[in-house]
Amino acid sequence: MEIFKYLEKYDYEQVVFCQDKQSGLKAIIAIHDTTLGPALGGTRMWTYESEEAAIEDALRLARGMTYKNAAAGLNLGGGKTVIIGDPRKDKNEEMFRAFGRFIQGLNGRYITAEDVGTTVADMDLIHEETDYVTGISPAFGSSGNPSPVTAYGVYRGMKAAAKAAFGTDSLEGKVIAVQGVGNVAYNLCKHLHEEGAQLIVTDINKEAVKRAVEEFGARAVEPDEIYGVDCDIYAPCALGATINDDTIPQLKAKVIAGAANNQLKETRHGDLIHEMGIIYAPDYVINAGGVINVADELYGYNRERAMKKVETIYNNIEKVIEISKRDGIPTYLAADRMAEERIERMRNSRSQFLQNGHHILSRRRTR
Ligand SMILES: NC(=O)c1ccc[n+]([C@@H]2O[C@H](COP(=O)([O-])OP(=O)(O)OC[C@H]3O[C@@H](n4cnc5c(N)ncnc54)[C@H](O)[C@@H]3O)[C@@H](O)[C@H]2O)c1
Ligand SMILES: CC(C)C[C@H](N)C(=O)O
Repeated sequence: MEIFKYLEKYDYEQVVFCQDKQSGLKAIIAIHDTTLGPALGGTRMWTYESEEAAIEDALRLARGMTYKNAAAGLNLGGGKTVIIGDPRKDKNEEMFRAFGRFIQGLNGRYITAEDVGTTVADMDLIHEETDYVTGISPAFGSSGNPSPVTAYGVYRGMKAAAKAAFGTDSLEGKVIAVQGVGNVAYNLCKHLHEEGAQLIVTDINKEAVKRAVEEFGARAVEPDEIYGVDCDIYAPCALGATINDDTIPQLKAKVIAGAANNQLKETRHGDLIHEMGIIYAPDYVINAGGVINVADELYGYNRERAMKKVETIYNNIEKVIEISKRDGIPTYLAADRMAEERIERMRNSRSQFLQNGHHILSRRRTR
């Protein structure tokens, strides 16, 4: 991998490799863009096929956070961490504390939170070493696990997308295929079940499937069958890149709306589903509930204020679909433009020189 070529292509600011032999920590912190503010993005722990795959994931996810935070109207830039390892076997206290010290070393340029494979308990350990962590226990006056709030945002965004596709935002009687029933999707299924949707679910974790079948009367299918099932809405809620050359020809859904990050394998897949008339709710717009919620901690957490902001996801999805229709462009592109325009507006409005206490001029001696 030609790392600097990649960094230049999407204009990344910084990549930090963190290694701690004693605890086994191998982490990559990617900071994409801090124009809007410090980079906030979660920490993913996953067993990657190679170090290159881990770096690529960190970079793609960090860039996604820049767009997510910008589109959500947050004054935050984008970053993300991946820790290489199996979250079921390789975690230990020293690992997260060592990681916390690496974050502290960045002096606020990067703030972390949960992602796939990490929990509130892990964030609490990080918090032993640094303040630059969110999603810690409510006992600290914090917002706790972001997943239920992410799920609520996805539910609201899905309703907005359904309105554009079916003329009503009611999900009663709609058949919804949910891929992955982990932290976010379990809570999403709860909302959908309560509204009277019919659920088809899959997961590589059989226990997670069993819970959804028992609690929500969902029909279970094998992981590779989910794309082709007869349904109104496909909700990708596992890992990324599931909208690709193999899966698109199988899709019967009229709407794609789910929690997973980086759902499109390549942008051309966004063009393809647009041409097929599928309404795609861009991933980073619909799944911003969690980051909106944890970001509120930076002001002193207030759940009511956070949830009010999460409600804007419905309007943001409507806005993206409107721009897509008006300009005849795919929704992913409409969302990218919305996010990029905000970053550019802020970049321009902050272009004046502001001296800080450590500027070189402040060290000059006057005679
Ligand atoms: N947790 C949040 O608040 C949040 C916020 C925004 C985005 N996301 C994104 O949403 C997605 C889900 O996050 P989560 O926190 O629920 O993670 P999770 O690990 O709790 O759930 C993911 C589930 O997907 C399953 N899975 C993995 N590969 C699969 C496959 N090939 N087929 C079927 N199932 C598979 C896993 O077994 C797991 O149950 C991730 O892409 C994450 O980055 C999460
Ligand atoms: C900050 C976190 C809540 C990040 C979350 N995992 C996301 O992808 O948005």
